[in-house]
Amino acid sequence: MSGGDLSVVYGIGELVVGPGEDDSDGPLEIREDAAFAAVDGEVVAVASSEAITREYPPENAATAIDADGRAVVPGFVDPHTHAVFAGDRSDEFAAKLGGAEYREILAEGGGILRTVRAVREAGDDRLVASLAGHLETMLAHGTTTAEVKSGYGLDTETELRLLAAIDRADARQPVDLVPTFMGAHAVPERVDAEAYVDEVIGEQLPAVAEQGIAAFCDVFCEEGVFGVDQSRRVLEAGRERGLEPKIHAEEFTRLGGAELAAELGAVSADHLLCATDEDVDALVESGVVPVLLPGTAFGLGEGYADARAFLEAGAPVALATDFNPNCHSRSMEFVQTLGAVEMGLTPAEALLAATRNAALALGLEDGTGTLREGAPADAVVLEAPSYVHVAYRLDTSAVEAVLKSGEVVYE
Ligand SMILES: N=CN[C@@H](CCC(=O)O)C(=O)O
Ligand SMILES: [Zn+2]
Repeated sequence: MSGGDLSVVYGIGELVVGPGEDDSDGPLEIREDAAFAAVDGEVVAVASSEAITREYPPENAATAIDADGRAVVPGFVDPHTHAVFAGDRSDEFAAKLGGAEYREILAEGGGILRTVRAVREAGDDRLVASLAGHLETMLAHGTTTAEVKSGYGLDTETELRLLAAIDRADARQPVDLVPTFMGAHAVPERVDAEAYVDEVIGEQLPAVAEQGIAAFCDVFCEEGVFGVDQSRRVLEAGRERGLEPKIHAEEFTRLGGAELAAELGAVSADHLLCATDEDVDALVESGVVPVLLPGTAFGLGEGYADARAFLEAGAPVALATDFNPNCHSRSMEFVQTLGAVEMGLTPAEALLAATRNAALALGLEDGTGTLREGAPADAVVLEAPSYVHVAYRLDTSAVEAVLKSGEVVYE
């Protein structure tokens, strides 16, 4: 046994290790009567419970969990959230149920623009506390890594404040955060889209890049928001500054955002409700991860993205919550339920989409989203004998405990 802090989880009835390694596995590699050991937060061995407890005696471990036949899965990765915001838009939810349309609300100065006004009025500490509160709920549903976008600032100062709030929240709680700059989330009322794109490129991006507080650059490519050429300008400028591209594409209309993602080799293209077969092929050929957001479609009463078309074309389909004031879901469990019940994914495909494929949508190449040797020891112990309970449970959470880097951070 090597030195360092040892964690051992043993007596696992069903351990989801990661994606299936050959056709006979199916989407997931699953081991029964299994265990894993981690040293200093990294998985060092996965084997039978008997072999692991012999080599890594639980009594020597800083963290030892007897799963007693329960299932253990990799921690969930939520690759698309707008979790740092202020204010309340529950009245818009009610209005939408009564027939109001998302883009009409935005065009009238509501929606994203309303959240922008609330964020500008909120103090920094309140933004951090609000985000940390949401992360606590996400963790309780098994999320151990989450992307968080800025985009409710729409000016340099407020975009930087949002990214700083993400950074502070990252440091003070266990969920690992991946920050994305999304100055091009909406067009502020003071200026037109073209002039605002100039501002994003000329002022916001240089300031964000200088502070080194974002990994990705995202844009809302949508009719009435940013067109394809404007989106291309933003994403190319982001890349020049070291921020890899992501894109909100084909959500309400098929505008060409998916083709743009393929052209640029974006890390992911997200939403994709209106993507065509040609879009699916283009994304697969260029290795862009499709991130599907069933909570948004569910909340808006829209049709879902065609997950099966992506899977049949060989895409590593990822799922995310899209948590934001328009889609108040922080639960990657709920997203997997929707993926299975509404989008036709098997529970195994949904779990893969919420773990390894979601990590790919964030460019995480360190094994995050698996429990293979060398991966971060981020794991969810379920209060159930099978991973299927994640998608199967329609009422309460199936999460019993969560480990982050080998430590119990929720139970
Ligand atoms: N569609 C654009 N952005 C968010 C919604 C943000 C909001 O309405 O506050 C999304 O991905 O769903
Ligand atoms: Zn979004």
